Amino acid sequence: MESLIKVENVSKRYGKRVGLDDVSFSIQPGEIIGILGPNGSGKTTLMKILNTLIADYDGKILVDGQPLGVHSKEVISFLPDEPYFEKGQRGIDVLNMFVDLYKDFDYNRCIQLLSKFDIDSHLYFRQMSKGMKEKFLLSLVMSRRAKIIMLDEPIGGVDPVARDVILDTILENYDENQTLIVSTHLISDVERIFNRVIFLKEGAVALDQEVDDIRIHQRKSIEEMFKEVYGK
Ligand SMILES: Nc1ncnc2c1ncn2[C@@H]1O[C@H](COP(=O)(O)OP(=O)(O)OP(=O)(O)O)[C@@H](O)[C@H]1O
Repeated sequence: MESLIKVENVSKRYGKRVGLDDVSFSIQPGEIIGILGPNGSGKTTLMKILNTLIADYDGKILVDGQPLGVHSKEVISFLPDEPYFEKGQRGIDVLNMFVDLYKDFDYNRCIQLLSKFDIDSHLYFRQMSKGMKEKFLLSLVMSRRAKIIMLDEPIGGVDPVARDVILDTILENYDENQTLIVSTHLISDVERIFNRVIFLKEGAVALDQEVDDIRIHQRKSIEEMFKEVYGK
């Protein structure tokens, strides 16, 4: 089967600092993948490159058989690390933008998610807390029926109870024909959701393994594996 995402020998430097170091992997349709690693390991750099927010990198990337560009933006619904809202905008303004921009946007699903998170889309972003803004944007991103859903730290800014609600919402609202890629450093909260994990360490792939393989054959939890790889 042709890979949905193919990343080949991708490196990115920020001056002397290493963002990514010769990263290669392929993702097949329908996988649920965790991109895991501690702060500064390269998760956001990878997500930004895949979503054309960083253009100067080395290596080759194909998404759905095509180089990054108009098509990859069409097939990837992306939740960035930090919401990009203007304080003077209301939720409903951005919701309407999504309706106009994305043919695959499911308005009814979005309204349901906002109501589940108890978010009033008529509020201005300056009236929303960080967690509310994250939930608002997550509702928009999860409402696109895109081939690929890519979430950069979706639970980073919310309290532990809200984390579980968000993870359940992600799992309940992704379609089986979608591919889900989630980056996080909060391993213990997310380990139940993935089929496969890719660990990044100092910008390089330190482990790329099926979760069943880790659990059944190596008899370890992802958290134990994480501690082993990162020596924590
Ligand atoms: N704009 C930048 N300028 C210089 N260095 C950067 C820049 N962005 C990232 N880096 C460096 O690249 C490396 C990877 O950072 P990145 O943000 O991709 O990590 P991360 O795994 O997403 O971290 P976190 O979990 O803290 O979000 C770090 O060493 C970081 O200091």
